[in-house]
Amino acid sequence: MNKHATDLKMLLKDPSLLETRAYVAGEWVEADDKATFDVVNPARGDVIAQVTDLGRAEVARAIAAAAEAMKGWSARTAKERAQIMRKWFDLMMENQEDLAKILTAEMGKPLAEAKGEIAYGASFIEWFGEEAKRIYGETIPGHLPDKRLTVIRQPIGVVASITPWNFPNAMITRKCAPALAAGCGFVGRPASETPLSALAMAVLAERAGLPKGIFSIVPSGKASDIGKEFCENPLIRKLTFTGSTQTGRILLRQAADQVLKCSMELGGNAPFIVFDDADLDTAVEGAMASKFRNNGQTCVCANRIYVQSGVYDAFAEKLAAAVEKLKVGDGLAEGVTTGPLISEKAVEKVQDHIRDALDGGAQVLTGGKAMEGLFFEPTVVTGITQSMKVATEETFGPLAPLFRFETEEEAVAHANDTIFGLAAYFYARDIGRVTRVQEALEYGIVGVNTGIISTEVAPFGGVKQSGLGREGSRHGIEDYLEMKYICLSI
Ligand SMILES: NC(=O)C1=CN([C@@H]2O[C@H](COP(=O)(O)OP(=O)(O)OC[C@H]3O[C@@H](n4cnc5c(N)ncnc54)[C@H](OP(=O)(O)O)[C@@H]3O)[C@@H](O)[C@H]2O)C=CC1
Ligand SMILES: O=C(O)[C@H](O)CS(=O)(=O)O
Repeated sequence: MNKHATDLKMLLKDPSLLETRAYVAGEWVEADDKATFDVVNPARGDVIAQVTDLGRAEVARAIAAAAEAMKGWSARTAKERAQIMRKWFDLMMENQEDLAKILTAEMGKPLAEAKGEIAYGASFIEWFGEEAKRIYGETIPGHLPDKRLTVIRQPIGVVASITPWNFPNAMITRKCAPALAAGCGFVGRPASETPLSALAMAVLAERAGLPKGIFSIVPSGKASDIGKEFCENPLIRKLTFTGSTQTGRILLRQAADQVLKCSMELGGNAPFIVFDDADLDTAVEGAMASKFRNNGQTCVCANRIYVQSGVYDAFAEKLAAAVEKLKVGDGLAEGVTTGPLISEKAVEKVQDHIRDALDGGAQVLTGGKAMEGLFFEPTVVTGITQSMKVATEETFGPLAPLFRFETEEEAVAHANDTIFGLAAYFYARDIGRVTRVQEALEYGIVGVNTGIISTEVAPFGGVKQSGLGREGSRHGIEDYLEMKYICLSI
């Protein structure tokens, strides 16, 4: 592991993107009590920045400023909002390399993946800037001769956002872009592990011309305090959260007191099914993409890999060979495909799932061990059964557990046997089977013969306990609008 300190400013073309203060009401500020918290590079273990640690009072000021700024922002034409968002998109892409280095330094994903995330994150700003101009209303034939009925859609109000560490750029833009396009104010609280990407985004938002106060980033180590401020402050009209189902439940309970509108992008437990009529090389390619993207730390990663018995051995052998080509290391280094996990707790969870499987008679085909620091060998384990932890818990790490199955009905039943319902994948070529299975899977997203499904143009979200609502696509702006029915008597 590279023991050298991460001198991030030296790596950047524009060091001013490395901001450590909070962005509140259009100003760069410290905490009232000057508190800060450390941001650590998970690949090297060194502190790369000390970031402003806000409390509820400062966050309340950001919320009040957003409510005030909304008056002017929502009164602008959609085109004016779209032009500023387009400028912001352009700045994100012009600074893609620097933003990616900041992201890799605080989160660990390899630079190539970080660059991909910046482009993915920026695509939501581009997409919803365009959607701003398509917030249509409707007229309805009157129910009485003297009645003229219309429906208009208006910005819901100030939006509070809480996001996780695994996509420190895209999870914020997937929320702030539709909010700002709709004319809302936005106050974002990034994960304490990864605030720098959010602050760099705010530097560019200011340069793009977003009006003071409409967009604030409020880093804090006090997650539950800020969550309570968001749920209790009467100026907040919408809470949008991405993270674990466990935390989602806490926030939903807190939001109930004000009947606060919530959207929730929560945990997953994605099945990845390989039928005996699949193209095995394509299936292996899809499994690698779905399972090992972000070192297995995404909510849509394949968490359970079901392989029909006729192709089980051949698939297992091909997958292990592909896994052994992965290069584990510091994401800032050339050629690295797999970075560290985010924390010691994450390493322990992967170890626990492997240990539990081996205790139940499973076998390691490749990998299986923790490495130095937060690095872990990409792993394939065979002989997995539905009774093992990995069948019901999200691993959130580089473990590919292979389950054997005999029939289509058995595969679908096992795939659906979970409280989650975010993403599912399957590989088959028989058109009847493809049609039956894609309709039978109880998930918000289904990848058929592909392991990568994420794009700004399609609705992203889950069913069951994987969440509420959809992000991205033409649907993604609905959650940031209120519908008003007007009955005019003439
Ligand atoms: N559906 C989706 O699109 C996604 C789902 N996820 C899911 O999230 C999990 C991994 O992310 P992880 O960060 O561990 O999830 P957590 O739920 O622990 O954290 C997510 C965010 O919530 C904050 N938070 C934690 N507790 C509270 C609280 N009581 N009140 C307010 N905020 C709180 C965290 O702050 P802090 O960082 O300070 O702890 C972080 O910013 C996995 O289950 C994954 O499946 C992740 C990404 C996308
Ligand atoms: O945080 C996540 O896991 C993302 O939602 C996954 S994706 O949108 O990048 O696929």
